[in-house]
Amino acid sequence: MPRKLPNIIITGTPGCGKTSHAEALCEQVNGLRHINVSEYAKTKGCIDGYDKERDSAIVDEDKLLDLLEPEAAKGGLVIDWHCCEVFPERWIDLVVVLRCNNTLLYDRLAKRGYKEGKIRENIEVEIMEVLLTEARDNYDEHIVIELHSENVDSLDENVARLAQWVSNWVDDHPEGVDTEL
Ligand SMILES: Nc1ncnc2c1ncn2[C@@H]1O[C@H](COP(=O)(O)OP(=O)(O)OP(=O)(O)O)[C@@H](O)[C@H]1O
Repeated sequence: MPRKLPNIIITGTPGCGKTSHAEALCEQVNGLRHINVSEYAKTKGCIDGYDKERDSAIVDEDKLLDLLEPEAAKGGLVIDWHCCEVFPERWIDLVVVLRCNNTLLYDRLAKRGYKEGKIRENIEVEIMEVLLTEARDNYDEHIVIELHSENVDSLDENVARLAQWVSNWVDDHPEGVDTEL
């Protein structure tokens, strides 16, 4: 069955606003489903250990992809994760890379109680544009967009823009898209 809604990845350094954007977008557009991959992996038993150095859970990516495959085939996924390269290109219609300036990002991560080392590591990831490079290296450049997420106005503008993009995608694909192709 072709999917009648696009699949979107929202990626970016932790704290950039992926979950805030994904939740708001799914509220605005009927049929979109938010997959917060960190939480999904925990509830579906896809955790394969703990990385002490990074202070984060290790996700069993093969198991995660097996579980997500039928969901991706239905379409309408908004995949929220700080990593995008694992998702097959044929599943994905748009990759949104959220960006945030370092001072704001520092404050957001500090507010969460992250340790200084983990904050610094994430700020470096943002400065080095690691997630943007990962997205551009793994997906067609035409489907990768960079959006700034620094205040509530930019969040609202981004979500309105993404909702419009979904509406255009639906108009442009009246027969849907087959995920197998
Ligand atoms: N555009 C924005 N304007 C104001 N506050 C924002 C914006 N984006 C994110 N925030 C705030 O920053 C914090 C982190 O946001 P959020 O949880 O959405 O980020 P995330 O990228 O999903 O993080 P993680 O990868 O760790 O899950 C939250 O307190 C959120 O309210």
